[in-house]
Amino acid sequence: MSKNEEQYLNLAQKILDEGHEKGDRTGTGTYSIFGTQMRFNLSEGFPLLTTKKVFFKLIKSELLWFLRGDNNIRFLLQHNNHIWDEWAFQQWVESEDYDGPDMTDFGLRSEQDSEFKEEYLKQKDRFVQLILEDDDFMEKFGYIGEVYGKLWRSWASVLPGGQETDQISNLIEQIKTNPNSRRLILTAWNPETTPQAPLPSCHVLSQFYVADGKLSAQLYQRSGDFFLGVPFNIASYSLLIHMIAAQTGLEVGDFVHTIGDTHIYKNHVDQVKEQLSRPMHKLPKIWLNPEVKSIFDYTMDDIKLVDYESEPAIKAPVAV
Ligand SMILES: Nc1nc(=O)c2c([nH]1)NC[C@@H]1CN(c3ccc(C(=O)N[C@@H](CCC(=O)O)C(=O)O)cc3)CN21
Ligand SMILES: O=c1ccn([C@H]2C[C@H](O)[C@@H](COP(=O)(O)O)O2)c(=O)[nH]1
Repeated sequence: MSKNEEQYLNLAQKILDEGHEKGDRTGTGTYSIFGTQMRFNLSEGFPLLTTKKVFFKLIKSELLWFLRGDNNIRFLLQHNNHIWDEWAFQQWVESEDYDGPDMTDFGLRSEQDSEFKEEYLKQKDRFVQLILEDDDFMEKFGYIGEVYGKLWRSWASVLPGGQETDQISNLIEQIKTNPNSRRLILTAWNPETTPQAPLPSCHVLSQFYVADGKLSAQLYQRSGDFFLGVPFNIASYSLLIHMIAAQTGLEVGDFVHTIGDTHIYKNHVDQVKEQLSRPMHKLPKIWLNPEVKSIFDYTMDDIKLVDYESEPAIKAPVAV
């Protein structure tokens, strides 16, 4: 039995039992509670859910993408990762360059109308091919704005003649030289630019902490899609802690996950109930190639999930 996963399942049950019925930007509708917290002890195992299969490859390529400072989806597509497609696609279909059938509200409409869904998938395939093969198109429509990667690695200066800030390099340097610091902060919210992104950052701020030779981190996530996004966010930050710990000679401590609007979309309720009825398995482990000498040099093959046993995947539509 895993205390780590139990916390996730208990919180899912609590949202179903006590959640406010709340409308949301996507028009889907949610059950939501505000201000939740889970704490994952990473020495107990790697907190990838086992009550449904979670595709670790997608988490790995997304984190490598953030660490590259990349905010263009081409890298994700090259790794067969489609979790950000909709938000880049939206910019194209709303632009003057788009010449296909009307795609207004494609997220909701493709759930309700199978004929439309077919057309939508055709346009999205066309979009993906253009991003992969056409450099000009990729430059115009592949970016998802001033979020995550861009802000982590190259925060633009507001000072005249100032330089960009690489928060990740600074963070690692501070953890090595000043581990007692209470200023080990990584932020992904620039109030000037982030609100204009197609999807403003959800994991907004994290703080790192070193004690007894162990590295912990706490994330503040402003908005959490409990069934689809949150399992990815838990695994992504836990992996980041493992990678930074490996680069700074520390063991792993806790991942503390604090979420503001913690919601289950109405069209995920059956899936959550199915998940809650399933047994848990033993948590997997993470292997990182010890030869890698910089956090920026990890490749997909340098990070491996070991002994992952899970129940089958559960499909659910993503709210756009
Ligand atoms: N509504 C919503 N929820 C999110 O979790 C979310 C967004 N939007 N927008 C941006 C990113 C993208 N993220 C996503 C998007 C989709 C999946 C998803 O559909 N996961 C499936 C597997 C998908 C696949 O195999 O391609 C899953 O079963 O986990 C997960 C995270 C997290 N974020
Ligand atoms: O890493 C992520 C990114 C996004 N989400 C979810 C949370 C919400 O359901 C949507 C974002 O919609 P907003 O209206 O901007 O809050 O995406 C997530 O859980 N994790």
